[in-house]
Amino acid sequence: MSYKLDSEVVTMDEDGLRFSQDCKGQMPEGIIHEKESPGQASSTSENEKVVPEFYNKAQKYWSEVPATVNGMLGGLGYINAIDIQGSKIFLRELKVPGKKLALDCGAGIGRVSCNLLIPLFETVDLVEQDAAFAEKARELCTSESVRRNGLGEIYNLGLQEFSPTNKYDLIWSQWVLGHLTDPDLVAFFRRMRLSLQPGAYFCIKENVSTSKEVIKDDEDSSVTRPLELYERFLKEAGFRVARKVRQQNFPKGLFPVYMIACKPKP
Ligand SMILES: C[S@@+](CC[C@H](N)C(=O)[O-])C[C@H]1O[C@@H](n2cnc3c(N)ncnc32)[C@H](O)[C@@H]1O
Repeated sequence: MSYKLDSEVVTMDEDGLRFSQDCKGQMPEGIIHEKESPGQASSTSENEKVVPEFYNKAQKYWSEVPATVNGMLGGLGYINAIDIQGSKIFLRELKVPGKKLALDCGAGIGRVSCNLLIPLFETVDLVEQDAAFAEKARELCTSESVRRNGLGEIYNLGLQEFSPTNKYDLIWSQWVLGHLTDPDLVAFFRRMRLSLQPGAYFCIKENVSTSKEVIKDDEDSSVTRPLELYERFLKEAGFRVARKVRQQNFPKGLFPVYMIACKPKP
């Protein structure tokens, strides 16, 4: 997800080289409008087919991706340090009150847990739909280079099915929300709101589209939403946005990446 190019400004030539080009309007199949997002199809029977297919395709896509940092970052492993540094500064400025328990949503191989969350929280739980990634996360987050006993529970299931039993001091969700349908996303946000300790934050870090459109990617079965849509869904789920920062220093041509920290509305 991190590697995704903003197709409105950058595309690839046949040799896989990037070049700038405004190709807006040249990819009609790649752009879907909000009302056509999976999970919002007009009839129930249509929905019954479209929604499982959306999740199954993503599952298959990720099952073929290597369980490495490079795999998590679509071949742009070198942005790992810049990404983690940006998140560290964001959390530092947020001044999260509790330091006991955090949750990493769509954790992959635990890149964010190992590098960002375990150094800051006593215990970190993970949710990840791919069993091989979850196993790799267990291995990496308990390796010698990571603080002992920092890893808590690993939940091997999709966010659309996940209902936390713990209350968290921080919930972090990065480069995964494009894999949820709109209704599942709002329902997920609601469940996260109910799983926060008093004063705790729910943070998301996601690619956003530069147009007002939702951009569909059929290859990994995900969507890239505009920032405003994330904000609207967060509000709908009962959150208020406490802080919003754009990640700096990523390579040119990628979708903008935003970090948003929310608190339950009083
Ligand atoms: C781009 S990787 C990001 C991993 C991690 N958040 C990071 O930043 O390194 C996307 C991850 O989301 C997971 N994923 C995809 N759909 C999911 C879903 N419905 N629920 C939970 N995880 C999902 C994939 O298996 C993959 O591990």
